[in-house]
Formats: sequence, C-alpha cells, structure tokens
Amino acid sequence: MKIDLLTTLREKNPIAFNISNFVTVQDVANGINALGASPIMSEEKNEAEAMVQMADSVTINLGAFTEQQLTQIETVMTFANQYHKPIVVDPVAVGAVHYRLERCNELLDQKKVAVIRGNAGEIAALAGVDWQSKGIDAGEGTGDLVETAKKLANQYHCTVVESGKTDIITNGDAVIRVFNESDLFKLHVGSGDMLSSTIGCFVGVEDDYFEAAQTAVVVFDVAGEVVAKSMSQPLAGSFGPRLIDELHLIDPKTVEKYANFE
Ligand SMILES: Nc1ncnc2c1ncn2[C@@H]1O[C@H](COP(=O)(O)OP(=O)(O)O)[C@@H](O)[C@H]1O
Ligand SMILES: Cc1ncsc1CCOP(=O)(O)O
Ligand SMILES: [Mg+2]
Repeated sequence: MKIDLLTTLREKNPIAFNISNFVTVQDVANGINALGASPIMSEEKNEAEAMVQMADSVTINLGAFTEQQLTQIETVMTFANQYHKPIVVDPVAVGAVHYRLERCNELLDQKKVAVIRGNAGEIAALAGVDWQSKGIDAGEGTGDLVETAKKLANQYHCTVVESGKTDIITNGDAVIRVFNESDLFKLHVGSGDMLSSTIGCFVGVEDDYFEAAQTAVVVFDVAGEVVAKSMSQPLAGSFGPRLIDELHLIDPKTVEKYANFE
C-alpha cells in the first residue's frame, strides 16, 4: 500500500480524462479536482486523440452511454491503447441490462484496460458468475466475491476493484480487502462513479495499477468514513458535498491512521 501516492498525485496534478454520465458528472469532476488532479470531460469523438494525448489516464463510465457515445468510447480507448494511457472502466448496471453487458464485453475483448471497478453485481456479470443485480446496485448473490473478482482480473489481465461493504482489490493473484466503509456511500448516487474516477487519478501517477487502485480505494473510503463520523445523522443530501470537501482536506497521515485493510 503506497499511501504516499496521495502526495505524489497532488504534486503532479495529473489530467484525468473522463467519459462520464449526465447523472453524476459534476460530482465526479469536483471529486477529482478536490483530490488534487485535473478533470476533463468530453463527448466529442473528433477531439478524442487530443484529449488522450494530453491526459495521464482515461476513465470510461458506462452509466448512460448512447450509440453515438459508444463510438466515441471505442475511439478514445483505441487512442488510449495507442498512446499507452491507462484506462479505468466503470461498467454501470451491466448486470441488469444485457445490452450494456454485450457492449462492455466487446470493449473489454478489444481494448486493453488497467482497472475494472464495479459493484458485486457488475463484476459477477462480466465474470459470467450467477448473481441477481438490481439496476445500478449490487443486488444479491451467493457467489464467492473474491473468486469472482480474481476470475475477471485473470480474464482481462487487469486489476479489478469489486466494491461493497468490504472493497476487494485483486490483480488476479494477490488480494487486498479494504474494510473502511460507510452506509452513507449507499445514500449518495455517484459514490461508485467517484471511486472509479479516483482510481483513474491514481493510475495516472503510478504504473503499478494494482498499487494505484489500493491507494485510491483506501483514500476514498477513509474520506467517506471521516465525513460519516462527523455527521450526527445520515444526511443523504449533505454527504456528497462533504465527501468532496474531505477529498481536498484529507492528508496521508489521516489516511494512515484510519486505513483498515489486509
Ligand atoms: N454496503 C455498504 N456499506 C458500506 N459502504 C459501502 C457498501 N457498499 C458500497 N460501499 C462503498 O461505497 C462506495 C461505492 O461502492 P458501490 O456502492 O459498490 O459502487 P456503485 O455505486 O457503483 O454500486 C465504495 O467506496 C464502497 O466501499
Ligand atoms: C443513477 C444512474 N443511472 C445511470 S448512471 C447513474 C449513476 C450511478 O452512480 P453510482 O454507480 O456511482 O451509484
Ligand atoms: Mg456504479
């Protein structure tokens, strides 16, 4: 666990190119900016090469893609592979919508990605493991969460972050479990999108994507935990802005103090 990557990130201010969704794009942009990276979003295929050339990483969120945006996504991922820029994929609701699963499988079969970050339902769907997803949420299942994440990581030779009460991070062999968590994450639509984009920020400054993902998850989860502990009641509308506040304020010593992982 390289917690000092947070200092490196704030020194380098990496450009994090995000193809986002209209639901959470502002939270994602503000979370990246607060953390210390530099967000840029685009929906225009014709500027894909320029965007990828200047970016340190690319995060692809499949939350609300259209047929036209899928063409932009394919173009961006092609340039990201060509220019050796790490790609993070957030496969929103692929466990609930077969069309999305098919498109995401095609992208993963054709392009090289650094990290896939999803909830248990999304990771299980991509790994071909039986699970009952529920819309954008994890849903229910009996599959082994660790084996499912490892299977997908080995399927695409990448790092997988399977988020949940315990976040599971694996490169297909080693496994890190992060126990920091807060129920308030579930109250805030966009928590997963923000986690994926946070991972995008860290893979932009660290070539060991397994390490980068670990630090991103711990920083993000500890930030959420610190905010939740400061709130006397679960205020759904306040958690998001306070999480962005904490992503700006949190320092490596606080992360070190509260980090709970194995
Ligand atoms: N049941 C839970 N209890 C506490 N924290 C959770 C729970 N599920 C997810 N989280 C946290 O919420 C954040 C977003 O993860 P998740 O909700 O799984 O993604 P998504 O929003 O894409 O479904 C992660 O930091 C994760 O640790
Ligand atoms: C509600 C919704 N619909 C399409 S994308 C989206 C946001 C999903 O955000 P998260 O997966 O972080 O909860
Ligand atoms: Mg999600």
